Amino acid sequence: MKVASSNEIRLLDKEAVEKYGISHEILMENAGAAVARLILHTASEEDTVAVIAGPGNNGGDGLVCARHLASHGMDVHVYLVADPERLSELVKKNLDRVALANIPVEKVTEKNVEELQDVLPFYDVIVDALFGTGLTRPLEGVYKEAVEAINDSGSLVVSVDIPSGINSDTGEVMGTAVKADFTVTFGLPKIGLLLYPGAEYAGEILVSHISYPRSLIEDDRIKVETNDPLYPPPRQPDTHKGDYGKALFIAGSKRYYGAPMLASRSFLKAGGGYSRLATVSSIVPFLAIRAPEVVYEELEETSSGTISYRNLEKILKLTEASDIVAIGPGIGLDDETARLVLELIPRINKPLIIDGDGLTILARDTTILSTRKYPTVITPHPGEMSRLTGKPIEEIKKSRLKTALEVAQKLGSYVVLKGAHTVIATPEGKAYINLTGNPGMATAGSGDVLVGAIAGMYGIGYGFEEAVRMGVFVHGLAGDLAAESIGMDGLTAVSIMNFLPRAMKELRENFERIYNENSLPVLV
Ligand SMILES: NC(=O)C1=CN([C@@H]2O[C@H](COP(=O)(O)OP(=O)(O)OC[C@H]3O[C@@H](n4cnc5c(N)ncnc54)[C@H](O)[C@@H]3O)[C@@H](O)[C@H]2O)[C@@H](O)CC1
Ligand SMILES: [K+]
Repeated sequence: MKVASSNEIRLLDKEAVEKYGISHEILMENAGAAVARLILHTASEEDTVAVIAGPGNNGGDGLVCARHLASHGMDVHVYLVADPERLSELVKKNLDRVALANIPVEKVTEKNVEELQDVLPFYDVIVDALFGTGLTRPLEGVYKEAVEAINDSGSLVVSVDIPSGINSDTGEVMGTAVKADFTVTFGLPKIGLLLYPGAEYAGEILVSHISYPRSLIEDDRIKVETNDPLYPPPRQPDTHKGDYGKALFIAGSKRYYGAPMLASRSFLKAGGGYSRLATVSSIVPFLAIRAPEVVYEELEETSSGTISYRNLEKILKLTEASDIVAIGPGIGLDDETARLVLELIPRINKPLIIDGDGLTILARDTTILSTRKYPTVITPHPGEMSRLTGKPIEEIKKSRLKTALEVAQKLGSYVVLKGAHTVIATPEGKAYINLTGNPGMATAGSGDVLVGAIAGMYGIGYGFEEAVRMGVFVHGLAGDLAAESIGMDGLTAVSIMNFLPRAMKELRENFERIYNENSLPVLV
């Protein structure tokens, strides 16, 4: 599903009105009715409801919701945190309708806002209609106190469009924000609902299309989507290992032999055919016991036990006989090895995944990517992204989507910016927000499994972009299945890897269920 920024949703809104004759009044009516529908499905008709309405159209949606709930016989009160004299005509019209329906309206100001702390706990349900996509600055004063009263109430909280206080484009908390149990979002989901911390504040997200024409919902101008799964290419009965990809992993050093093992083995666990690992000779005997299915190419070592520059031609030769190459996991940061990596990257004429230490080395000179003739994907976590861009980690965390898109365009590479709800950006300016995965996966080696999973998806026959997307999806799904089976606390990279076959089986056999469980539900 497409995911919109606040500007894009304004544009769609404008087109719905101007091009399709769907007035703003209709959209607001549909929006408020959708929230009411969710409450009627979720709560009982005897429940009491408080609608906290702000100064803009978000508040207007809340007023419509109040009227629909009252018409179902629910006991509804409106708390208007706005000056009734300064409302737009449409919101004013809906406030009048609320009054005509005999729904009590209380005006909340700096003077009486404290009372919300006392009254809100008595309501079963609170509708948060303070601010939506029109939020422009941090919440202060009466608004801040209203949000705190909502959060302290202990009631079921339903946010209208987006939790008030969340920035709809970045997911940032603007001063303070409502912690919702449910969010009903209109037209399309907003970026800030899917990026953290917004995603955590939103609770369960439901999308209501509020009668937008389909052409707007699927508008090509919107470049961000949720990373919905794509059905896997079939495995034919009459096939051999070469049909599922030949991957080469250039990885490992004397100090790090978990990373190369996890990457090269995860490729096979995800369905890839033939896995070769080019690594320093001294660790091969240990690895061969842990990963006997992998074919080892022994390399000469530097004095610090990393891959020596002397292997340059040998490695290039190995890449020629491969379909996809991954470089970097556990390779270390020795200067000689760095020189090798920087020379290899532009000369590997195969699709390439760069991860881990490979990224730290790449950060010395990212221009080497510009001459590559085959697609490249880099898979940084925010720390590695900070090295690649020179931006502080905190800034990257606040602008994950924007940063991933900028870097993808600048480097002409695919970018997988890892973290909760990993962001995938393409060199053409598209982006996908991934919804699989869980906090248990923040564990050492998880990224190495991801490298293998992406290579594996390419091996089984997805195109490069699809393989990047599906590698991220399946890695998260494997982590979710592992967490379901053994819990999040003891989740290690090996357990994520070991659940890759199950993830693929689920994807093949229960595609629809997996799709539905890992995409945003539409409220009908
Ligand atoms: N665009 C659409 O497609 C639709 C939008 N609708 C609703 O309209 C909302 C957007 O409406 P608006 O653009 O009126 O925006 P909001 O309702 O989010 O609020 C905007 C108002 O709040 C003020 N404001 C912003 N930040 C503030 C702050 N920190 N403290 C105090 N005041 C602040 C602004 O000056 C403006 O007056 C959406 O979130 C949605 O709920 C729906 O009515 C249906 C259709
Ligand atoms: K809201």
